[in-house]
Parts: sequence; C-alpha cells; structure tokens
Amino acid sequence: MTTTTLISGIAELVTNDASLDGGDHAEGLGLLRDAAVVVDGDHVAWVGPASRAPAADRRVDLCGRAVVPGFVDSHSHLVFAGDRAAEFAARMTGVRYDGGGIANSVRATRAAGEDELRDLVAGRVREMRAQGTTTVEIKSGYGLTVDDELRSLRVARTVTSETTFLGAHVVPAEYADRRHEYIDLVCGEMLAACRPYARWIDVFCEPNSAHAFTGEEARQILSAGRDAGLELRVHGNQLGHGPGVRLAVEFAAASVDHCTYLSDSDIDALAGAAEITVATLLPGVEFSTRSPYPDGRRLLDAGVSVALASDCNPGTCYSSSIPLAIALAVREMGLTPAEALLASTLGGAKALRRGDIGMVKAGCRADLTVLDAPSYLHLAYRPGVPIARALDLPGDGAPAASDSAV
Ligand SMILES: N=CN[C@@H](CCC(=O)O)C(=O)O
Ligand SMILES: [Zn+2]
Repeated sequence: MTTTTLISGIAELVTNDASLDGGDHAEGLGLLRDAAVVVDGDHVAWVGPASRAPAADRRVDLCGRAVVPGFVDSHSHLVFAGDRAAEFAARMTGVRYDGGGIANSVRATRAAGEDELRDLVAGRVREMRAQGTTTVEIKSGYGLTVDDELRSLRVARTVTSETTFLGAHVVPAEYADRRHEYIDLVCGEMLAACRPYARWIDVFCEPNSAHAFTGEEARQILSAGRDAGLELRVHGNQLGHGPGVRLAVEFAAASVDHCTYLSDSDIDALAGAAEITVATLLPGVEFSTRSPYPDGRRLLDAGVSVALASDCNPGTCYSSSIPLAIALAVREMGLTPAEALLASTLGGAKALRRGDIGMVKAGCRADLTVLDAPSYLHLAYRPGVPIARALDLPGDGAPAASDSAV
C-alpha cells in the first residue's frame, strides 16, 4: 500500500489544467489560490481548495509558497567531460559559434571513464532538480564511435527514460574527408548498438556548417532512425536559415529545436503542424553565443506549439537553469510569464509526447516544483535568484501526519 501526503499552505498553485481557468485568469495556467494537493505514491490523487482537502496519512505545509508543475527540460546534452570556458570567453569578444568546438568535448568525453561520466551526469541532474526540473531529456553526441555513443546512452539511461541517440551531432575529425562513411556508420552499426538505450534519434542539421549535416544527410539519418523504431527530433535553424524545420515537419518529428533563424514559410509549416511538431526554444544558447533571439511572440501568435528548454551542454549553453530560460524568454523573446511557464512545463511534455507530466492533475506524476515566492510571476521577475526547487516528499516510513515546512 502507498502512503498519501497532503500538501497544503500553497498560496498559488499552477496546475496547467485549463479547465480550471476562470474569472480574471484565463491564460491556461489553471491557477488555484489557497490550494492543496494530495499525492499517493508517485502520483497526484487530488487537487483543489485547501478548505476541501481530504485526509491523508501525512501532511506537508508549504507556508504560503507557490507551486508549479515540475519543469520538463526536453533538450540537454548532459553526458560530457571537461568544459569549454575559454571558447565562451572568446565568443564574448566576437568569435562566432560554428560547432567546431564540439570536437574538444568529444576528446574529453572519450577519455573519461564510465563511472566518471555517470557521476558527472548524476551531479548535473541534481543541479537541475535543485532548480525545479523534474524531467530531463538527455542526448548522446560527444562519443561519436559505436562504443562511446553506446556508453553515453547507457549513462543517460541511469537517470532518465528520455534518451536520445545523437551520433549525428557532428562528423568526427577522423572521418572529415569521408563523411559518407560516417553517416553509414551512424545509420548502420551505431544505430543498431544504441537502439536499445534510446527512445529518440536526433540530427544536427545545418547546411552551412562544415561540422553538421545537410538536409539530404539529415533525411537519411532520420529515415534510418524511424525505420529502427526510434521517435524523431531535430536540431534545426540554429546557425542560419536551412531545411531543418521543414524536414522536422515533413518527418512528423516531435520537436525541432533552436529555431533561431526562421523564414515565413518555416513558421507557416510549424503552425500547420502544431499538433505534432513543437518548436523548442533555447534562449540560454542565444545568451551564451551572443546570437539574435528568435521572435517567440511571433511563433505563439501564429499558432505554433512552443517549448522552452535549457540545452545544457559545454559549448553553447553551460546552464541547467529553466528559471533562466523563462526569464530570457520573457525579456528577450516576447513571451508573457504565463506563456514561458507553460512552455517549460506543458510545452516540454508535448515535445516529449508525454501526457503524464507538465500538469498538476489527478493521475499525473507528482512532479511538483516549489517557489520561495508567493506567485509564479517571480520566476521571470527575480532572475538569477534561486527560488525554484523540485519538491522532495518524505519517503514511505517517514513519521505520519508530520507538519513539515520544506
Ligand atoms: N548545436 C548542436 N549541439 C549543441 C551544442 C554542442 C556543443 O557545442 O558542444 C547545441 O544544441 O547547441
Ligand atoms: Zn542541443
């Protein structure tokens, strides 16, 4: 039998259950004031006003804090060793990002032991949880040999089921003058080895980069992944205009990520595919590469489904902070605080095709994020202040009916 926990003292609860919207708040957040949540095991059992809360085995009092759905970070590259701080410093003086630095992370990652990689990833996931993230997608892509990609995915699988095979991150140096052989390896032996450890396949499609993959190459890689039973995601339109977005829509990918440079026809294609393909915005990348921010307002107004994610990686954004992404999306991309929160919770869930996360609703996973603040508005209003953390409920066996402020 599982233990039930009544979480009370919630000044403002964001449920993302639009059916609860009413009155002056109709932004889709399903806001409840003076709310309570009952958790049964790892699922939400009840949500409503505190005055009508049912009894439970134990109680947690949040003393007037706000609660939001746990952040769903649908794009990260956590399996890497070393860092590229010097590359970041050079970019701040005007050096352009072109993907060439990925080779440095590949070298460092190949040289690391599996235990070391596992510890690094576990530490990064802890760091995310301490900032309110409760689900994370993790890509391979710094191994680029059959064994190193397989090892990266094995490590990623120790912390999440949302694992993505990204053997097509860049063409590694040893294949520079025979890229077709590398693509054949990715689509053949590497894919077959990685398949059991991956839910998704991804490709870095940038026709104007010497390191990434053209539209035609990306098409070959996505087709092979789909034939092997993987679901599809695309890195597209990060470094310039290109075919990534349209390819993602054509292949019914769950998400196309970055979308920094979009044409009118890209936006039309995304709007037409809003039920299937999400545009995942990664504002930490524009921040850390001094790139122009995409116009998120325009995407939302056009009817595009939008997610916000961290893209935590050693090259373009070594930040695991979804609150930072929210603040940047509001300040630089034209999203309202409510839209940015929806994009980093429900939007991330949609980008991962998950119906059990991104909301606080009976039957969903009990992934709750507590804010040391009275309202979700503080996420964008107090940038850089560590107000968000994932709620850890006491495990079974903890004292019953204990009043604990977390
Ligand atoms: N652009 C491709 N991949 C990563 C960056 C990887 C790196 O530079 O290490 C990204 O999402 O930005
Ligand atoms: Zn990425």
